[in-house]
Amino acid sequence: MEQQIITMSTPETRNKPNILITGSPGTGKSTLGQQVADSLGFDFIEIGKEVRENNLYGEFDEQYNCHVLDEDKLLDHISDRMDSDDGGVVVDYHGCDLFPERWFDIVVVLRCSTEKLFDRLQARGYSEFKIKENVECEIFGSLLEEAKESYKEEIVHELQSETPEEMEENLEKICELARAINDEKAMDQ
Ligand SMILES: Nc1ncnc2c1ncn2[C@@H]1O[C@H](COP(=O)(O)OP(=O)(O)O)[C@@H](O)[C@H]1O
Repeated sequence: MEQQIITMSTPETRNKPNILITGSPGTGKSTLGQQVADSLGFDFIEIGKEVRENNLYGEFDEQYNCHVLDEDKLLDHISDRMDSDDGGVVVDYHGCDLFPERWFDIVVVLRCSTEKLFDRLQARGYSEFKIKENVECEIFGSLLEEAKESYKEEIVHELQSETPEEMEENLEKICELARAINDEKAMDQ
C-alpha cells in the first residue's frame, strides 16, 4: 500500500507566522483580516466565505433555520494550507477552539462596545434574535475566553475595534507582531 506522508507545520517549523483573527460577528474581523493579509502579502482565509463557496455544511438547524458548519469538512478543506511549512495565512472566524493549536502563531480577539455592535449587526439586516445572541456573546467575552482556553496566553491579543483609528492601530500592531516573529526566525537561522 502506498504510504501517504502527512506534514504538520508548527510555529517552530513555519517560515512565516499564521494569524487567527477572531471575535463576535460584526467586530471587524474580515475588514481587518483583509488589510493585514494585503499589508504582509499573506493569504487570507475568510472561513464564512470558504464554507459557503465549498458547501462545507452539515445538518440543517431548525432553530436557526440554516445549515450548520461541518467542522471536519472545514478542517480537511483548509489543512493543506494551514499545515504548509510556508505559513503566512490570515484566518478570520467567530470561533477558535475548532482549529488545531499548532496552526497559529498569533491569535487576535477583536472587541467592540455593545452599542456599536448592535448598530453594525442591524445594518447587516440580522434578525432581532440573531442580534441579541451576538451582542450577548460580546458582553460575556465568550470569544476571548475561548481563545485563552485554546491557545497559550502569550500569543492571544485582545484589541478594541470601534473606530477607524483603532482599526489602523490594530493593523500596525498585528503587522509588527508578525515582523517580530519573522526577525526572530531570521536570527535563529
Ligand atoms: N474599527 C472599526 N471602526 C469602524 N467601523 C468598523 C470597524 N471595524 C469594523 N467596522 C465596520 O463594521 C462592519 C462589520 O465589519 P466586518 O469586518 O464585516 O466584521 P466581522 O467580519 O467581524 O463580522 C463593517 O461595516 C465594517 O466596516
